[in-house]
Amino acid sequence: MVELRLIAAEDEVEALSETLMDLDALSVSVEDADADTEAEQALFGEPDMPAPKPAWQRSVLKALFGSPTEATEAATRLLAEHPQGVELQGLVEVPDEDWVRLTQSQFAPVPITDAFWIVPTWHEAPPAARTVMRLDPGLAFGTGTHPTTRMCLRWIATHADAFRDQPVLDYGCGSGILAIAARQFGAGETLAVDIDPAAVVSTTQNAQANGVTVQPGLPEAAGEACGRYPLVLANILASPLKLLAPLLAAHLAPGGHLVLAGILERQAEELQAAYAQVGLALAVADQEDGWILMHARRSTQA
Ligand SMILES: C[S@@+](CC[C@H](N)C(=O)[O-])C[C@H]1O[C@@H](n2cnc3c(N)ncnc32)[C@H](O)[C@@H]1O
Repeated sequence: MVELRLIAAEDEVEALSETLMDLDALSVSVEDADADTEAEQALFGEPDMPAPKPAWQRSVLKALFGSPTEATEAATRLLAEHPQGVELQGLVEVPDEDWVRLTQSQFAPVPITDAFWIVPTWHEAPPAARTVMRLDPGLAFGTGTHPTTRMCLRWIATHADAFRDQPVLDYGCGSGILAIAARQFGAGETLAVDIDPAAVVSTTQNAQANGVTVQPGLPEAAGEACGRYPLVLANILASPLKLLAPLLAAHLAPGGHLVLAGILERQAEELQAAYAQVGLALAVADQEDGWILMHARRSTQA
């Protein structure tokens, strides 16, 4: 197979992707041409913020074709149809591989503690694993390979007394990995919400695959925030976590635990300032690879 690489301006990307698919590309992916440079841009959408842009200012389009002839023909026609805003970067040969095997080989069992492991379905669980979550990579974030997820899982596995038989809220559930772990470690009714409908589907499937019950839904499913949850987990990113401070704090039961991740070490103080305004004293509870886990406990008087 051959990959055709093009650089395109932001407003050309959608039309070019469609043309490439019309020209029999097997797949088209879009990446930031300025990734890992000063000009790198983040694209994400959050409530009360402008909608995310569909592409980067300078995007790299990578289109996969079955043969060099197909890729060359596609490049020629594409440049004829879109003479402006496109630059040909080149053709790259992609060696034939067993893609399923290659992808699977990148996901090995992940130890969270000595006894708690996240294990893809194509692997045997290690003998030391007493609690096993079966999880395969899918459309939603959360396979246990990211430090932010691992730190949350570690907190869950080592603080089961804080939430045993109690309701838990997983805000920004992705694959549902934290909600499923909370259930495996004894949580009561567990609600898992996400703004991404694909995450809701993924959480439903993953919970079923692990034989636990989780209530997945969009954030509205969490209803009015009325101090119901002894444990609220949110692994998102610093900016949305700051915006969500009043909401997450209001979901916490008196004496409840708030566990936040998706925060870089240098962002600790801004998070502390945002949560101090809603009466919570966040402290760093864990750290891994430049990421931190922050924890606060709501006063029992509230
Ligand atoms: C980093 S992933 C974490 C997934 C999983 N909880 C984990 O720990 O691996 C963050 C998730 O939060 C969701 N998200 C982002 N902003 C959100 C918001 N304002 N409300 C609810 N979910 C949000 C994203 O769609 C994404 O699935």
